[in-house]
Amino acid sequence: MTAECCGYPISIFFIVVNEFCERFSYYGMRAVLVLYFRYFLLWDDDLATSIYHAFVALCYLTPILGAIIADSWLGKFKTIIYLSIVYAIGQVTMAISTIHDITDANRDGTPDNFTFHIALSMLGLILIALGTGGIKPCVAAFGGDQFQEHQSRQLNTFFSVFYLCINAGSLLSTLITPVLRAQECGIHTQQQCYPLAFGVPAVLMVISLVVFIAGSGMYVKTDPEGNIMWSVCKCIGFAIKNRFRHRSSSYPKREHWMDWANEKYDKLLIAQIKMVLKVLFLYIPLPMFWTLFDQKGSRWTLQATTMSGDFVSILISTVNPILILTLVPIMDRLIFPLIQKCGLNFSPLKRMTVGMLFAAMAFVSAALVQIEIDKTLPNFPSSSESQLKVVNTYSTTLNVTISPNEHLLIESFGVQLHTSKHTYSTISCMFVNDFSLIHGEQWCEFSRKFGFGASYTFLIPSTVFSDDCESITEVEDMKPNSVHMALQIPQYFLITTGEVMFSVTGLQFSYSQAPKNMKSVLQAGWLCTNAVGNIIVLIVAELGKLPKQWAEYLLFASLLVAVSIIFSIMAYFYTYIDPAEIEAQVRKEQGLEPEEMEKETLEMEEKDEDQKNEQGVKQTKI
Ligand SMILES: C[C@H](N)C(=O)N[C@@H](CC(=O)O)C(=O)O
Repeated sequence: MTAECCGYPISIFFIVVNEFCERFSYYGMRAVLVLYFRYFLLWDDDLATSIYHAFVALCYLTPILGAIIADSWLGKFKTIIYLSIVYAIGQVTMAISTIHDITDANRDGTPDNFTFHIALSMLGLILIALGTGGIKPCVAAFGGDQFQEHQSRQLNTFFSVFYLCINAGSLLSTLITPVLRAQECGIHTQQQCYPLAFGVPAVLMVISLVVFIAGSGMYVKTDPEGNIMWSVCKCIGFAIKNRFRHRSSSYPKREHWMDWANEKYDKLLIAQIKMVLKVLFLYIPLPMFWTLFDQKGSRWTLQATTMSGDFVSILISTVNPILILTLVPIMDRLIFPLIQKCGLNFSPLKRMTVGMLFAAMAFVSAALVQIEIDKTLPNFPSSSESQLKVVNTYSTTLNVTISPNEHLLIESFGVQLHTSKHTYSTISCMFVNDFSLIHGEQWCEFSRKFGFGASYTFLIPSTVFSDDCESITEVEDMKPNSVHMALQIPQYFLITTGEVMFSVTGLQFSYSQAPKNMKSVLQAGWLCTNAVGNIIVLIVAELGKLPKQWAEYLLFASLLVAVSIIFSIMAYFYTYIDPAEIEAQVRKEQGLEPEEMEKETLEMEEKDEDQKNEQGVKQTKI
């Protein structure tokens, strides 16, 4: 009997706090990762973005490893502890790799040995991916294990609270770590404080581990049931082989292709595999949702850089977790019960389909915003065009004639310039409010706000410093960004509503439809859909793009609509199951008590081993 509070097992308190700290650690580190690549390791935008997405994809692939270790070998509890240690070591390694003083022998503020920092940070990231991904399917499933059969309502609430903790951790860390990075620190020279920005997530990971261990006396710990993954693979392999052996039409068909394993494998195992395969099949279209969802961090962020609104940018990076924190309770307490009251069956798979449609609408909204932005952007020459800028320093208007076959974008400034012996220089700067031109004792000062995204040319006559500053002509080559970032809020709202419907439900669905001994495996399968989604983003980013960004957004939206239609058809044919009930039924059919069942499985395994040994002996004899 587990200790309870308000109908909930007390042990889940440690699990949700652990999740909060772990997600703080993960998202905090992620919030400054691209900046570290870009401004510390001095990688270009493309390399920084690719390594970032590759890292995220790895974080969602390693859950398979964690699930195998947990379900077949160590059990969830030990797997979480061991992999959290790996994770914490990774975070510490990452934080150390950002200390520029380690290799800054000449004390100029930049590291002298980039190879050292790159190698150390890559090692850190691999350990983090192994840790975060490895524990991910185990923590949610371990939380679920704490509930008993009569607590199914509380179990659903647990998954929502779990998701809230994820987002509270993500929100706080996304706000805090960039601020920590902006501090200055260092031994020899003061630089942006990456060690602090990565160090705090490392500390949070250690706290997460300590909290988890603190609850160890209260957890329900289910033992791993032998090498389940290996048994599953062998059973599937046997079914395929046996089916192939009996492919002739003279053999009667079986209800399910897995039934071809009946000759050798236990009925219960076959029934469990059927349940898992049914769900995994349903997962096939799901990566498309994540393909759109994960572009929040790349394409949408880039879209924001072409928009105006200084402080909104901070809000935009946190809008997703803020909306999650508000939408999850609203959906759980208001919308879903209301729909139920109206007599509508809003089943989990229907919710997920609607979630996908919301994500598609978010991309339509992004496309509309992009069209607005494009109207304000200057015309750049395409690969088949050239751009000619004519600065007319003559006092009267000049006519320019172009051969009609040539595609030239013409910009001319009717300005006067006294000398032709001038030097051009381009300066790109952020937050320019004051700008002075100084020559000896004389200077001309321009004190005003220059808009983001704008480009200006200052035409300076040779007489300016002996004459007056008025004769300097300012030309605005490119207008400042004028479409406000607040226009992105609808797309964030839509995608987050989609996330609540899709992701929170998917998490619950994966847990509820999995047999007891394969819960982590199915959680890992669920997380894998995210990894594949990220890989698709990587491929799409690497392969050519459509000439217009808005068209790309619409393409993604249409693809997701198509995928959601396919998913809804698949979902229509899916029958929800209670794995425990099916298992009990199979046991009953076999006339076995649970203990006997286990004994039989063991005997089966032993027989298998004996057969193998016998074959080995035969082969040696031959
Ligand atoms: C911060 C995101 N809104 C979020 O909730 N993410 C979840 C789901 C996921 O991306 O895997 C998480 O970090 O577990």
